[in-house]
Amino acid sequence: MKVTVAGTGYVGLVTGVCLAEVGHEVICIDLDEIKIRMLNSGASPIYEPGLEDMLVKNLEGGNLRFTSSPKLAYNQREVIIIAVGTPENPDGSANLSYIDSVSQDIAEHITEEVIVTIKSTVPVGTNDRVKELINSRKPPHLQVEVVSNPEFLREGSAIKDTFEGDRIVIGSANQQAGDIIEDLYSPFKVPIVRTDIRSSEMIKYASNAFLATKISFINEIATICEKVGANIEDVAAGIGLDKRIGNQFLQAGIGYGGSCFPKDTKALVQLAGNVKHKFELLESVIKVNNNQPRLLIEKAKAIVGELKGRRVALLGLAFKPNTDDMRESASLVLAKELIESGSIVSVYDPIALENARKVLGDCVKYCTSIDEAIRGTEVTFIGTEWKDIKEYPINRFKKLMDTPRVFDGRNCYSLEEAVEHEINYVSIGRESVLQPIANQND
Ligand SMILES: NC(=O)C1=CN([C@@H]2O[C@H](COP(=O)(O)OP(=O)(O)OC[C@H]3O[C@@H](n4cnc5c(N)ncnc54)[C@H](O)[C@@H]3O)[C@@H](O)[C@H]2O)C=CC1
Ligand SMILES: O=C(O)[C@H]1O[C@H](OP(=O)(O)OP(=O)(O)OC[C@H]2O[C@@H](n3ccc(=O)[nH]c3=O)[C@H](O)[C@@H]2O)[C@H](O)[C@@H](O)[C@@H]1O
Repeated sequence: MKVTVAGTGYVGLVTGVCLAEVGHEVICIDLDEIKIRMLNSGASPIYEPGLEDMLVKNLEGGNLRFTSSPKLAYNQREVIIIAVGTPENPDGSANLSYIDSVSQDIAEHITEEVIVTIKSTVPVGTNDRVKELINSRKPPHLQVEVVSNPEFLREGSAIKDTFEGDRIVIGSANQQAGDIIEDLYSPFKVPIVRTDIRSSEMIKYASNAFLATKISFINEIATICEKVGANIEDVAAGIGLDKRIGNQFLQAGIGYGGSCFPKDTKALVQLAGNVKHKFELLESVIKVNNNQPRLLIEKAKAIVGELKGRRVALLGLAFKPNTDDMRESASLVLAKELIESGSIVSVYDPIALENARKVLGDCVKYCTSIDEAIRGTEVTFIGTEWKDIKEYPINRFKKLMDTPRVFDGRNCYSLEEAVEHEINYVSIGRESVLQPIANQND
């Protein structure tokens, strides 16, 4: 099929490349010309395992093109997929200005009957609004159908999620338009859920809100575990074996971040508010999450005292492993709190240092190894459970830090290891290992 994908962020780029991979003729459009130049040269602007190889292969194969010209992108297309951003407004609602402007571009430049499908996460009612907007501006003789098709991929495993996802949701008012979108995805061999447009839009928000709820729930249980002497890892494993609960998204830590959970939970609270429903459960989920990184800092202060003037290392900055995305990262909250408290902060991340620099500027020292980050420090915080951080030999904290005190926001080590290697180790939802530690300078 002749497909155009509008927006080359995570979702647009991965979708475009994967559709090209299965044989569709894909054009991706973005207004950002620097991104387009980069993509046309075969370089991916985002870090996503496996993406760049597939991008180069399909560019060379000729079924994938990138452009910043709406005239070229929307000419003679069968399907146009909207994947532009829907960031947060100051009041928490979804900002639909990119959706509106891309809809206008589409209406002004289409030359054929076309199906427009919205993959961006949008509040219920947006697909209907986009249809009206396009209809009011398109050439009158062309028929345009709008189909809702939310995206469920995760950063870091986006390609696998696209080819082997749990479901593809298609919400349509017109059966035939929905069938065409079903055909588009048929090479992916992923179960298809067909529904109406508004239910489809709601499935996306409800999915993210439920996953966020699971995380805040387990984080609350973790806090209670610490107080009653239980171990969250065992508790999560024990409850996760119940198939009705499931074992995923029960990893306690300093909370969820990223470009979607924080904004989508707030947008759903707003959406509920618009129909006069106070979504108290989700409001609490957000509140618990906002507090989660601060709880770790408080634990550190209770043990170490004030952090002002202390040499502190922070390991892991991305909002989760396998991405360089720093958007709403819980680690960033830790970094900012540490800077504000007057600590001398050195940071390490295997991939996200460049992005971190844009946010943290000159306020911290950027280190290219864990050794460099922790050497001579008095406190180490762990913010992201990167593989190299989890596999870092625990004995090196004792060897390289002035005082080996580790506050682990992602439970990277076992308590037994911490005891054996004589470090002070405080994690989430588990007993603190506080043993006498000698200052290495003594
Ligand atoms: N990032 C993720 O992992 C996921 C994101 N989503 C949703 O997908 C949507 C897109 O998210 P991201 O890919 O992260 O977005 P992003 O914000 O990283 O990228 C959006 C891109 O759209 C471009 N753009 C804006 N207006 C345009 C226009 N008129 N024509 C062409 N391009 C235009 C921007 O220049 C930008 O490159 C959002 O609604 C998000 O909530 C859904 C599932 C996963
Ligand atoms: O709408 C979106 O953008 C996407 O949001 C999430 O994907 P993503 O943000 O890439 O990352 P996740 O793997 O879901 O992790 C989100 C955050 O939750 C945290 N998390 C996750 C799982 C867990 O058990 N505990 C936990 O704290 C992670 O550290 C991370 O900060 C969803 O998982 C995707 O299905 C969805 O498409």
